[in-house]
Amino acid sequence: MMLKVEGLTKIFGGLRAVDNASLEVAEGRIVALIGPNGAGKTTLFASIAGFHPIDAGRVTFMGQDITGWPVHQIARRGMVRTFQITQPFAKLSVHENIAVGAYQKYADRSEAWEHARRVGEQVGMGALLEQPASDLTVAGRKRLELARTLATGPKMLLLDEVMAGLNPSEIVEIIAIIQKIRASGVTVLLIEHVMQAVMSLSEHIYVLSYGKMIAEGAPRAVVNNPAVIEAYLGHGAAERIAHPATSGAPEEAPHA
Ligand SMILES: Nc1ncnc2c1ncn2[C@@H]1O[C@H](COP(=O)(O)OP(=O)(O)OP(=O)(O)O)[C@@H](O)[C@H]1O
Repeated sequence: MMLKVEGLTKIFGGLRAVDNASLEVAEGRIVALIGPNGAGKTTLFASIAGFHPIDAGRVTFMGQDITGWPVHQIARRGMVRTFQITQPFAKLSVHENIAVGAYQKYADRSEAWEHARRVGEQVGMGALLEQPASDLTVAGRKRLELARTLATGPKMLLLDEVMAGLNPSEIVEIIAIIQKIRASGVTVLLIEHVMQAVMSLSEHIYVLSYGKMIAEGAPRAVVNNPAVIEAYLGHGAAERIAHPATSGAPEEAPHA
């Protein structure tokens, strides 16, 4: 297993944001982590990547126990995460922003610069390299965040909602980019609300709800799992969907 998370618990004050959650990601896979808003997905990512001290559990990455390691050491070992809210260096160009990531991999400046250019092209930003990051659209910023992390030369990427705020054609493009990244040998764990992307990209899905892992499996099995439907739509939803006529569900939603 490339990544193994066992019984991870993260408590904020009295809130068990992640509660005894476990997951595994095999090398070369694209695995998705889904769940309703506030389920604890980002907290789990941050905990895996060393951004929070955790309250219980163990994280093993490429055979090594990395629990409690600081962020930079985990990144150097090859696992990096993206952030939902991206904050590029606005005055720097796209190329310079990507190079910030590349300097972590290459000590030599010109090698880092060249690597940053290649990564920019890999994420479809070849024509935007000289632009200041402040000029980018939401989609451009998402790509830049992806490029910045990719430039560190990771073996595993944790992608946190890289499709949020994108239009349908931008989503199709970024799906293709993520597939190319995987084909280049990078293992991917992604948090995503865009189900079209989850279904077309991932081979395995984990579902988090109120901090607990409530389901896992192949995409189609997971989205048809009654526990998952209830987590998203509320208690009794699976029954209402399966038997709309007999379970007392209104034929039509009342008009507001
Ligand atoms: N630094 C923090 N301090 C206190 N509580 C936090 C902190 N970060 C997250 N939480 C709480 O932990 C819970 C899980 O939040 P988290 O952001 O991990 O959920 P999520 O599944 O990523 O949600 P979304 O899909 O909306 O991004 C929420 O109740 C949130 O308010």
